[in-house]
Amino acid sequence: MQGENNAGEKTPLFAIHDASVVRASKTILHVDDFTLHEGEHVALLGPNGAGKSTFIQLLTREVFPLYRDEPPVRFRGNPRPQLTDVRRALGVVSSTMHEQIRVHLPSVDIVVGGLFGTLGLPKQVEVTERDRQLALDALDRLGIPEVAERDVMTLSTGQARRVLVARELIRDPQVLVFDEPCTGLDPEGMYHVRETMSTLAAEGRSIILVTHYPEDIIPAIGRVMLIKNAAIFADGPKEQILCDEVLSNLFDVPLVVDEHDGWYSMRGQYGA
Ligand SMILES: Nc1ncnc2c1ncn2[C@@H]1O[C@H](COP(=O)(O)OP(=O)(O)OP(=O)(O)O)[C@@H](O)[C@H]1O
Repeated sequence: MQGENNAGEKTPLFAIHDASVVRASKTILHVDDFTLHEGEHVALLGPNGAGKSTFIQLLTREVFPLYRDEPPVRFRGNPRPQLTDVRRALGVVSSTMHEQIRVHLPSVDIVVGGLFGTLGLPKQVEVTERDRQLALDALDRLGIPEVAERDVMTLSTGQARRVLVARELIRDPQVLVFDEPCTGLDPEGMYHVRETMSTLAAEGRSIILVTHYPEDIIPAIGRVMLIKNAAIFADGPKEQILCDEVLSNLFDVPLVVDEHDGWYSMRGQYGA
């Protein structure tokens, strides 16, 4: 059967084995083993500079590991996948992307741009009524149909970030990568971005979340991977990982973790 190996096991979405990324003669990330299955969710947590973005770029094939005879990163079992196949399966939303929007365009046009990999409408491409309808549907699903005709530069940060999620959704990717999606958002913006992640997870898409804060880890995400000093520090069920001792060791300061209805929060333990 397609998607299974001879032992009947499902082929993972991503499999990494013995991958090292080196920059300026320094290993900035080493991954012994990592597997993510179709539809599985994972949150990546770790201090600044630990290697989280590098890890994501290994998946998106924006950075490459040191050469090995056996390629260290496999996508759906393929050691040498076409970049277009990887990009088609993945949607990426980051907090920095929104800073790149410098055009006065209706939000719906920004979303249509997702079909062509551009931040606005590409020149020399005719946008069909179907493209436009796909964009309107995506905005509708994210609960912001009213912003379709509004200049994207006039939206709040939270609305603009959801427009960028819609821009990814228009291609119907099976995997959504959220790289620090709530950075710079007020509580309303955070609420909607976290709700959006929950909606997409419920649709059966894989969510890969990079964050500094357990508050971003929606209940649907059951697995947490910690990255510290360019390596995987811990990887497992969130109930085991999101606790005082493990996160205090991760960030090297005393921290207290609380849980309520599947949502986690973290604060410093002062005077300890
Ligand atoms: N081109 C490069 N040359 C040298 N060092 C680099 C290069 N790119 C990244 N690094 C270093 O690699 C390390 C990992 O960077 P990365 O962006 O993956 O960390 P991060 O965990 O995402 O950090 P943050 O939480 O601050 O976003 C950092 O120390 C960074 O300075």
